[in-house]
Amino acid sequence: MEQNMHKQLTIALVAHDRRKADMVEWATYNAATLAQHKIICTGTTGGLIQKAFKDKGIEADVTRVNSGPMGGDAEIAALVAQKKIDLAIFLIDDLFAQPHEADIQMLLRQCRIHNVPIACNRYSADLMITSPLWDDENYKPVEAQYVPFSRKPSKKKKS
Ligand SMILES: O=C(CO)COP(=O)(O)O
Repeated sequence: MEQNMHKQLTIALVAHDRRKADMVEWATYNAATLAQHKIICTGTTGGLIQKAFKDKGIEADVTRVNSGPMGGDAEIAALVAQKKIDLAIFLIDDLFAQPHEADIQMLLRQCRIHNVPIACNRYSADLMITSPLWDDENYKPVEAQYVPFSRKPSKKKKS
């Protein structure tokens, strides 16, 4: 499917092993759109996407960081914190524990903190990548405000 967008996005694509087939299928389905943007992937996910694109003769700007368990999620989380990622697609294996759970939570948390859209399933990914808001000049995403929580002083019990 092709979605013509004026704004060039930096999109992170990350998938756990048992979700990689899903990710490659999703990326191939959206290849014409993804080719208009910059793609940053964790190592193995990126390798599979590069291969799938090459096999189909699709040229796309795909950069790979470390593999997830070796720090790839942490690297992408750092890019999110630096405001260098516009959209993240993260297909998580919810049925299988990962050795780098802390890094996975870090990536999810940084996306939440910095108001970066993150899709953890394909339907969300399709909705996000086709959103007209990307090109809407009048739409500005609002950063989360962490308003200090003020607690009323507790009344002391009379003895
Ligand atoms: O483990 C990952 C995400 O948590 C993905 O890493 P790979 O793409 O290197 O398999």
